[in-house]
Amino acid sequence: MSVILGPNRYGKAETRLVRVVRDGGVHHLKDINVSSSLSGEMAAVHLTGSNAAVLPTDTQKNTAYAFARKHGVDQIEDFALLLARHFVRSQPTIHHARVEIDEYGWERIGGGHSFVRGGREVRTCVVHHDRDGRTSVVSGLKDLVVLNSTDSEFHGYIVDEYTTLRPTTDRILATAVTAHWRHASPEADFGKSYAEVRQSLLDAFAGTYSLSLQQTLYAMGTRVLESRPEVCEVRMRMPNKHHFLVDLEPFGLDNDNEVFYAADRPYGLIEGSVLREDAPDAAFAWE
Ligand SMILES: O=c1[nH]c(=O)c2[nH]c(=O)[nH]c2[nH]1
Repeated sequence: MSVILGPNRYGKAETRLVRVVRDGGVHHLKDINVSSSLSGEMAAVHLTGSNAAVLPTDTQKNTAYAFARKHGVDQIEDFALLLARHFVRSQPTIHHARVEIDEYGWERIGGGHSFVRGGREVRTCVVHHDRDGRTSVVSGLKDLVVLNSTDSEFHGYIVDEYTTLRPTTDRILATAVTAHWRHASPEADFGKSYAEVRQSLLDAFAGTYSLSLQQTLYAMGTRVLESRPEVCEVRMRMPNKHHFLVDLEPFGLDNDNEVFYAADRPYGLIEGSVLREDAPDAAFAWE
């Protein structure tokens, strides 16, 4: 039997990093989770045990901390680009770097140095850079929980011998949006872009009269592409957080869409992507 080494990469996952910027008594906080993953001339480390081509994962972690001190952390995409380019440019054996960063929000609670963790979505990005100078940036968010208490119908679907679902012309539509969007270029105002993409997603969710969550997903992705020229593709994952009308008849009560059981699982899972017809090739952006 002959065996060969397949695709591989290695790095430090989930380096938790908090950067405080002190502006007199007013402090600014960045709370991020950095994962770097490198690939390149890694045959020897797997096949012979020689580590000569390996930049240790410990060094990758230290680089994130040192760069946070030296360069600060503003937009996560810019920090990820800085790290990815550094790893590839400084080490001839490293041909490709992938850097993923999650950012947790903190809100000020008065005074200059007190914060409460934002209970809302997590901002994310994934950056790739290779030694040919090819670079990709995907921004995103996870767990943006939204609900419409009306303007949602679902009917006209296939009915077979196992179908029990009743058609509805008025239901709750709720989901926790995970969305990732690919930038056409690695040069962008990532802070502004994030805020506006997030707002477009919310506006489209709120403003779409929905005949299915699939239709809502498509409307949300389309709204982003229509309003944000720097974005060429949006991928979304939206669990259908079912709300079932509770039968109150045993208690002599009617229930005209007022009392619901918010089910936890199972849930429908709607996934899809929307992209410009002329979107540039994604290459490794989604890996
Ligand atoms: O928006 C929906 N899409 C579906 O595909 C589906 N299937 C289902 O049972 N309920 C729903 N709702």
